[in-house]
Amino acid sequence: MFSRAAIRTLAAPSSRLFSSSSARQTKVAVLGAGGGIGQPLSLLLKNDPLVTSLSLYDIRGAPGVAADVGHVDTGSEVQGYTADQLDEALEGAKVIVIPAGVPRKPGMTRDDLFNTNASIVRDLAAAVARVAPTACVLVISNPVNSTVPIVAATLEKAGVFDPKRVFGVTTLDVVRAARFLAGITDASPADTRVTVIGGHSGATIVPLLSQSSYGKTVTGEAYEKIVNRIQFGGDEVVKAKDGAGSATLSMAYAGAKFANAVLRGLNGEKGVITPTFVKSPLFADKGVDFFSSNVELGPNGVEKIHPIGKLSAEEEKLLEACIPELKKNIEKGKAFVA
Ligand SMILES: NC(=O)C1=CN([C@@H]2O[C@H](COP(=O)(O)OP(=O)(O)OC[C@H]3O[C@@H](n4cnc5c(N)ncnc54)[C@H](O)[C@@H]3O)[C@@H](O)[C@H]2O)C=CC1
Ligand SMILES: O=C([O-])CC(=O)C(=O)O
Repeated sequence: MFSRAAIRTLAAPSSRLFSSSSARQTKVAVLGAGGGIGQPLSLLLKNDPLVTSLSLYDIRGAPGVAADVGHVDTGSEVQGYTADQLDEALEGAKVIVIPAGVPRKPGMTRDDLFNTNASIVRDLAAAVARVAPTACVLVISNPVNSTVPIVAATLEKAGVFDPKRVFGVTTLDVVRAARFLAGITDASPADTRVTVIGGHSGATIVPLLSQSSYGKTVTGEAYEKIVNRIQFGGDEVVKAKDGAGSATLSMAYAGAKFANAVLRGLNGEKGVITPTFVKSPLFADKGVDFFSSNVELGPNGVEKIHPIGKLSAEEEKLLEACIPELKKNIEKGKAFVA
């Protein structure tokens, strides 16, 4: 009675959801889909027109999340997978987002999560190497400064590491910086975008406020305060949640935003540029071979790593403090796999 196209239109009234780029077969897998980040992230990805198929995996709860999210009237298909179905979940995935692992409690650093999360991420990466070796891997699990080198080293060990396709998701730092700067300048967050470089924990987070027209107007005590807030925004949420975990909703938003940027790049869109933590030559001479900076995304993942540009004297100091800590975190990750 109805053509397939007509039924799809009835099911999802917004024509934007069926733009030509959404016709590309893009399967996205979420590993850790049952968690605090995984659930809202899956919902947001269900709303992304560039996702045609959503594969939700967790050691517990993913089929329930999939059944729930799967009723949302957008075009993508959703499938949930149980603990013993990791390979099926990864089959054919072009983008794999990993929020699997434990979150912080008050008093903990991200590095305190290493002992639990390192092996979770390593084992998931080994499965990626086996089943979806050419997928883009987006690592959310903390400590990102170490889990990204763990994923890279695991893929390398399996002979399938492509530095263009492994990303640490540092988007939440960028989202926070824009929001906090908007808060103190009365500008719209759309106008207060700040490039954040380095890594994703405390002193390794280096916001380049001097490169933003609003950011460079912030000086003195207000500058010290906003830098501290961007570097320790995660602690603010951990403290407020009082033992119930860390940022989940803002992280899901940031994760979906970054996944969309990767998908737009894969689809051939030009000029998709955002900070992300990748294998990088920028500070390799200082023993830091993973670094977050503005990266142009393209059909193969990382298209171009942009230089960090001109820094203020304060930012030079922040970078100086970042490098040795980041080096330690990266080496810890590599040593775990070696
Ligand atoms: N990159 C970033 O900016 C941010 C990173 N995070 C990190 O994200 C991670 C997840 O945080 P939440 O979702 O709040 O934690 P959560 O505990 O609510 O969820 C984690 C999920 O991972 C699952 N899981 C554990 N082992 C697994 C495995 N081997 N395979 C598949 N799934 C597995 C758990 O069953 C659980 O559903 C934490 O490490 C947290 O520190 C959190 C916020 C921001
Ligand atoms: O603070 C945490 O543990 C979670 C996180 O990475 C963030 O919110 O930036």
